[in-house]
Amino acid sequence: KKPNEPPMVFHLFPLIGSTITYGMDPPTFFDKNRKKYGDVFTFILLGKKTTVYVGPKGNDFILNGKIKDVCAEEIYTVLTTPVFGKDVVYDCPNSKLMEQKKFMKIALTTEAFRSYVPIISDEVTSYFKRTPDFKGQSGVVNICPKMAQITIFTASHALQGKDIRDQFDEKLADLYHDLDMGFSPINFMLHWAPLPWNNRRDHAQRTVAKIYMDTIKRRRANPETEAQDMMFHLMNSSYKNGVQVPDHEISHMMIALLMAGQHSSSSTSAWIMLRLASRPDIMEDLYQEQIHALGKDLPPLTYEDLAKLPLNQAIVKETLRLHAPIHSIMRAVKSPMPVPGTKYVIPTDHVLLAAPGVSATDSQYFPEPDLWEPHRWEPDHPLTPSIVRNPLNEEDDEKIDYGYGLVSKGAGSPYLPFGAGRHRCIGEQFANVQLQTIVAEVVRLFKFRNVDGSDKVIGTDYASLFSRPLEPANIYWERRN
Ligand code: HEM
Ligand SMILES: N#Cc1ccc(COc2ccc(/C=C/c3ccc(C(F)(F)[C@](O)(Cn4cnnn4)c4ccc(F)cc4F)nc3)cc2)cc1
Repeated sequence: KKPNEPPMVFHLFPLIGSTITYGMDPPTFFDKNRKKYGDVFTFILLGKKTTVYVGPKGNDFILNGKIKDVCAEEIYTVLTTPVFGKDVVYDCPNSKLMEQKKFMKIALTTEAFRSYVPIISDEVTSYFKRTPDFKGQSGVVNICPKMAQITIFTASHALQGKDIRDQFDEKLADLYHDLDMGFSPINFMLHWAPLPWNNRRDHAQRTVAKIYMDTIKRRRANPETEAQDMMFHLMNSSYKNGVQVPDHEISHMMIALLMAGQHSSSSTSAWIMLRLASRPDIMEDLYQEQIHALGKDLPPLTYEDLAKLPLNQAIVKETLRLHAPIHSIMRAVKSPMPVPGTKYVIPTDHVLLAAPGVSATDSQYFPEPDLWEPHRWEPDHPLTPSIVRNPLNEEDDEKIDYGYGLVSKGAGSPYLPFGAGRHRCIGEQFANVQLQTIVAEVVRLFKFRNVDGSDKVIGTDYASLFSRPLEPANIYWERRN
């Protein structure tokens, strides 16, 4: 250990280090060690020295790190490239990823969202009509698989187009499942291993990529049938050097977007339903909010309606504050990094780990942080002191353009579920349209409560790549007449 390295978390075994204690429950691991060592400390994750830097300063240090100092693709590519396919996202220079994010954003416009809301509404209402688990007046259901189904149908139809969505009813669903099996943190270590699930992943990747390639060829053959969806925009994009985006890169970006959208939204929507079941009063407030804002005959939802439903919007915000799907953001250190205000210099054999969820559950920024209280986002609510308001409204803080439009640096913000800086999420607006529409439709159809009538919520499963509810997570539903 060099003299100015951060303190090392005590561990017995060199390779395993603190992997298990961290991997089982990252938030507890972060809080315990923050109390003992402060905001900057190092632990051993699968043999790698991993330096955690929590709090708004840590979020800024890592997420706004300079490209000469920090590298995302070095860490993520082993996990994502076998699933997405070559030459996209983390299997190319960062400058190319920035251009790919610009192309992806072109399809995520307000006009596109206007067309997505009725698509998502129809997918939700028809799903609840046809699924056997919601027959009759009331019942008990394990909500997670239901939300995974709803999100794959809504995300594939809106983001990928009707021709892709309709293939999800049979073969694509199983292929997607095999792809998904490759998307697990064990593959940070064993991505190369010829394990059965890695072979199925590789077969699924080739098969799904071919389905997209065939769709691209078919659309190129008869252009008039084109929707203005993601695939259309990627087919009409060219890199700065004049090269048109090759078909295999289009199909690999489509897989990447499908995986991103699916995992984040299915986890978040499952948490939303579980939290609503723990607070039937909030579900009633949401119903009343729609009546007052849209009229008691509740006309079909439009994109503009979503902005008239602040509590509906706050449901997503508050759920992401407590249940961010990505609990650990990682970067390789490429040149020694002095930590401002300390004597620490992070060496190049370390990996940096940002955990924005730590400041989002810090009572210094959010009083009663573990309470799921969507009303806290209303102005002048007792639980939201003034200091939190300022760093939270992103209009104020500094913005910077990495090649795919202005993004907030988020420096100093205690709430960053979509990250910040160069690698910031481009799916935030789509995710909000998708999740807010799903919530607004569910509120019209059902009333939820916990099976035991309590306000408790189930624990978190951190073993997969995206934190999600432990299963089975049953809730009691009844039809709202
Ligand atoms: C609730 C939903 C979502 C959450 C919480 C979320 C969260 C995040 C976070 C934390 C990052 C930064 C990762 C890093 O810095 O290493 C990120 C990046 C990204 N997300 Fe999302 N995301 C969500 C939905 C989506 C959707 C729907 C899409 C696509 C339509 C998407 C596409 C991306 C892309 C392309 C990146 C950029 C990765 C990079 O530049 O390295 N995300 N997201
Ligand atoms: N033993 C053991 C043991 C050891 C450790 C652990 C737990 O350790 C860890 C450590 C780190 C992580 C990181 C999560 C992580 C990072 C990147 C990505 C991603 F790249 F994939 C994504 O950002 C995803 N994304 C973005 N927006 N929506 N989705 C993305 C980007 C662009 C794109 F186009 C498509 C994408 F989908 N996904 C997830 C998770 C768990 C458990 C057990």
